[in-house]
Amino acid sequence: MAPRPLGPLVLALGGAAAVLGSVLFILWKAYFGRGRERRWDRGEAWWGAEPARLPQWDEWDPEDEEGEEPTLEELEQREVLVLGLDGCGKSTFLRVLSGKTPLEGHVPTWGFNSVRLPTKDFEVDLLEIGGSQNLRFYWKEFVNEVDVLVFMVDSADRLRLPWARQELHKLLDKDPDLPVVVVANKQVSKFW
Ligand SMILES: Nc1nc2c(ncn2[C@@H]2O[C@H](COP(=O)(O)OP(=O)(O)OP(=O)(O)O)[C@@H](O)[C@H]2O)c(=O)[nH]1
Ligand SMILES: [Mg+2]
Repeated sequence: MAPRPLGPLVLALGGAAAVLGSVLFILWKAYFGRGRERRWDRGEAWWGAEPARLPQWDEWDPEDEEGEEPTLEELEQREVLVLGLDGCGKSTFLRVLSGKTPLEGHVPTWGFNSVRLPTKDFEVDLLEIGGSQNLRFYWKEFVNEVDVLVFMVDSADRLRLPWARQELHKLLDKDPDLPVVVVANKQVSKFW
């Protein structure tokens, strides 16, 4: 039997998915600009560096630090990708980190969400890509562009834990050297 031709709906959906993927990738490039590999050697990576020695409490004088604040332009950036199945709490995590009130209920992210957090020596850009099934397809396109992956899991959603694990393994297959932090979220009722 001859194969059935693809219906117009399937073609339209395929086209829409391809366009969405390209738009996400272009926005990512426009937002962050540079790739991870081009920014520094692995040997010099910030997470492998010696931790700075913190001053003892009685040595610390806030006046010593006056005038030493780097300007925004001098700050380096670290890029963190925040992924996890839909509803695990990624957007809530980003909102709480940036001091905003979490939204009521689950408002799915239909693209990406980002937050820039300044620290003393550098800025951290956190980027969430929505966890719905059609967006998961694009996750792997971003793992090579970031410094760290935060993979969030809804600890209360036991049924979908194997799916979450499978998705994480797919990402690690794409970049086995990527530093990963797995966050077991929703261990408490709402904390805000
Ligand atoms: N109990 C509890 N609920 C949480 C916690 N974090 C998030 N939630 C709730 O989980 C639901 C989904 O949260 P979101 O932050 O929208 O989930 P998401 O991972 O961004 O989902 P997608 O954008 O669809 O991928 C919301 O109703 C949140 O209020 C938590 O630590 N504990
Ligand atoms: Mg979200």
